[in-house]
Amino acid sequence: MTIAEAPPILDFSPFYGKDEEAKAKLIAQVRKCCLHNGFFQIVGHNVPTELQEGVLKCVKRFFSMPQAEKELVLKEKNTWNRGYEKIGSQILEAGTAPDLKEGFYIGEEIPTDHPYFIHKRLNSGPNFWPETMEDVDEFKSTCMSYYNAMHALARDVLVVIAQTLDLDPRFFKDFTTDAVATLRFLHYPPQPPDSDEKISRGIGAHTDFGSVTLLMQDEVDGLQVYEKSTNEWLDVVPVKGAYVVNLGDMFQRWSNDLYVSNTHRVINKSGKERYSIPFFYSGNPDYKIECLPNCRKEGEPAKYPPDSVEGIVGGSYKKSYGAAEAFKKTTTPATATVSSGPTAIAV
Ligand SMILES: O=C(O)CCC(=O)C(=O)O
Ligand SMILES: [Fe+2]
Repeated sequence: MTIAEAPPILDFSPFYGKDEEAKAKLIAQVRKCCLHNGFFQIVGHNVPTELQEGVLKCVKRFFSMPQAEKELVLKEKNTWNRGYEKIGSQILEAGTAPDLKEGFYIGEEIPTDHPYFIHKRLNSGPNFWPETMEDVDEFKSTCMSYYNAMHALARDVLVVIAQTLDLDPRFFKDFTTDAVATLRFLHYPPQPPDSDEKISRGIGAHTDFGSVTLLMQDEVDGLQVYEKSTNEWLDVVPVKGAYVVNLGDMFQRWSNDLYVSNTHRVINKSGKERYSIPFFYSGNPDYKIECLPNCRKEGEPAKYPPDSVEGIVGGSYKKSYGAAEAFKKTTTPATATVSSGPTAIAV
């Protein structure tokens, strides 16, 4: 019988050290998680605590701005996934009420004369900064330092993941060069105590689109991972300073479904405000995703045709927008859960 366990908390520090036995143990632990549900937490990474605390302050400062000021940088005003998303803008789980969360999206600072912007490449353009905020320059620089630290951590995590598949530690180097990624600030107000448990969600059940997601939670719980062997929702207990790591749909496809992109959701029943900061790592938009080595048994075919990161992640966005359009046209919600990335279904 399978015993359902919440994602384990792994010590990542051997990655930075010389103890080969400890490294091998970390790689084995990560492989086990990737095969099971693609979720684990890491401590012992090298993101400075001051930077984590600094960015959490930025998150709280942003969301405490007057609503009208937040709406000056509304995400609907651009097509490259930057800016503010109002409460109730998404429905990620069909049949539930609009998600009880507001968001703020940040990406690489790509000027309007950059070829990526001109050619409308995946999520590429300038950030939408809340210019009316006090000390906005400090806000921008903390956000971007944190964004860059997340890129570095994603590269380190991928070095470990490469080794879980017996690949060269540098296997993902081209994939991580000039990679596109999105940092999302999230605020979940407490759910009203009388809200209907069946339909009220902070974020409805979904999977992420990209390769890996690195999530920092504050101390308020609410994130849950679905355990299919027991049909249960397992709590991902907040651990101060830790990152929740999970694989996205593109990684599952890349591994021929050997590794898992798992369904998760947030319900904030804590009675407190909840803040979290996911970082969605897509990768180099031109990189070709084709079945990774060591993911298939002899003679087993590749399940998916090769496609670029941009084709796969961009395609997921398009599909979710299509679903949002369909939802708007119907009064009877469908029953399937959908897959989400940073933008998912904008209703
Ligand atoms: O806020 C969280 O803990 C999870 C957020 C999440 O799953 C997402 O943004 O895709
Ligand atoms: Fe997610």
